[in-house]
Amino acid sequence: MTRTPVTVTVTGAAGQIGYALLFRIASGHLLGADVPVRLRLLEIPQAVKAAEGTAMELDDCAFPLLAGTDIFDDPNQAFQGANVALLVGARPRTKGMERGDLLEANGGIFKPQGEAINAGAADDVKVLVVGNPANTNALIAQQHAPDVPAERFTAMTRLDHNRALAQLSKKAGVSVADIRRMTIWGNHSATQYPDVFHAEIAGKGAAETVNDQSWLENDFIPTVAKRGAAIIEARGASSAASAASAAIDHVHTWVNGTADGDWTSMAVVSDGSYGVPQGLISSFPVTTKDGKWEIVQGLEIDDFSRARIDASVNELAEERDAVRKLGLI
Ligand SMILES: NC(=O)c1ccc[n+]([C@@H]2O[C@H](COP(=O)([O-])OP(=O)(O)OC[C@H]3O[C@@H](n4cnc5c(N)ncnc54)[C@H](O)[C@@H]3O)[C@@H](O)[C@H]2O)c1
Ligand SMILES: O=C(O)C[C@H](O)C(=O)O
Repeated sequence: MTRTPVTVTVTGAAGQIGYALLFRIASGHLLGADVPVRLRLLEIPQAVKAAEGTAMELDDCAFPLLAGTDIFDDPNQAFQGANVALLVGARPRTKGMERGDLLEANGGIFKPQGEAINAGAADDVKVLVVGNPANTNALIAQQHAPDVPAERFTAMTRLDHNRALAQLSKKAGVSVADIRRMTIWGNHSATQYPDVFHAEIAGKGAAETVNDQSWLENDFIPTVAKRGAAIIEARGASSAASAASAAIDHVHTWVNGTADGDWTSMAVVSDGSYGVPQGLISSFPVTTKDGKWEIVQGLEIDDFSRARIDASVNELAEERDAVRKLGLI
C-alpha cells in the first residue's frame, strides 16, 4: 500500500456507536476501499480499558486498510493530525430525559475538543458531531476552533434522512434507491422537519405520488422526528448501529460527492439561506463535491413547510442562547 493513511479520530470509542462504527471505518466503508486509515481513539480514563479491548478486536480482524490504532484520554493528543474527526462521545439520552437536559452535561465536553481540533488537527480536517445535542455541540466545538474554517464543522442528521427514506419507501412500496431529494431541516431533535415536498419517487413528485396529506402530517413527520425516542423505548438504549451507519454515510458523501440530481441532509453552519440565522448549525439539503458542501438554493417553501422549519430553527436559537448563558460559547 503506497497511499498515506488518512487519520480518523473517533471520540466515545468504547461506547455502543463506537463499537458499531470502528470496524466499518477500518474495513474501508468511510473513505473508500482503497484508502488506508489510522485510527486515533479518545475515551474518558475509566473507559480506556474497554477501548483497548475494541482495539484488540480491530487487530484480530486483520483489516488490510488499517494502518494502526492509538488510544488516548487527552483530546489534544487524540486530535493530533486528524483529517476526519467523529465526535461521538457524549452522554446518551436515557428514558424520560429531554434533550434540553443534555446541554449542560455535554457542553463541557465539546469546548475542549474544539480547542484541541483547533490546536492540532490537520489543515483539511472535517468534523462530524454525532453526540447529542448534536447541532449545538457542533456549534460549541466550532466556536472554540477559530482557525478552522466554520464549514468544516457539521452535525449529523443523516440518520433522520435515512429514516425518512425508509418510511417513504414503505408507504410508496418502492426501494429507497428510487427516492431522491429527501430533506431534513433544522435540529436533530423532535422538532426537525422531514420534508418530502421536493423529494421524488422514480422521477415524480413524492407528495403527489403518495397523495395522502394526512399520512404526511400525522404519520410520516412524527414517526421520523420521534424515531430516536421510539428506539430508546424499544431497546432501552439509543440507536447505535443505524447511527454508526449514518455517520459512515455522512462522511462518505461529504468526501465522495452526492449523485447527479440528488442531495443529502447535513447540519451545517447557516449562511442565512432559507431565513435560518447565520451561524446556527442547522440541517439543510446539501450537495457535495470535491470534499465541499453547498446548500441547495432556490427551493420553494410553502406555509406548511415554513412553519415547521421555523419551529426547529427557533429551538436551535434557544439552545444557542442557553449555551451562551452557560458561558460555553
Ligand atoms: N445524531 C444522531 O443521529 C445520533 C443518533 C444516535 C445517538 N446519538 C448520540 O451519540 C452519542 C453516543 O451514543 P452511544 O450510544 O455510543 O453512547 P454510549 O454511552 O454507549 O457511549 C458514549 C461513550 O462516550 C464516552 N465519552 C463520554 N465523555 C467523553 C469524552 N469527554 N471524551 C471521549 N469520550 C467520552 C463514554 O465513556 C462512552 O464510552 C449520544 O450523545 C447519543 O445521544 C446521536
Ligand atoms: O439520543 C437520542 O435522542 C436518540 C438519537 O439521537 C436518535 O436519533 O436515535
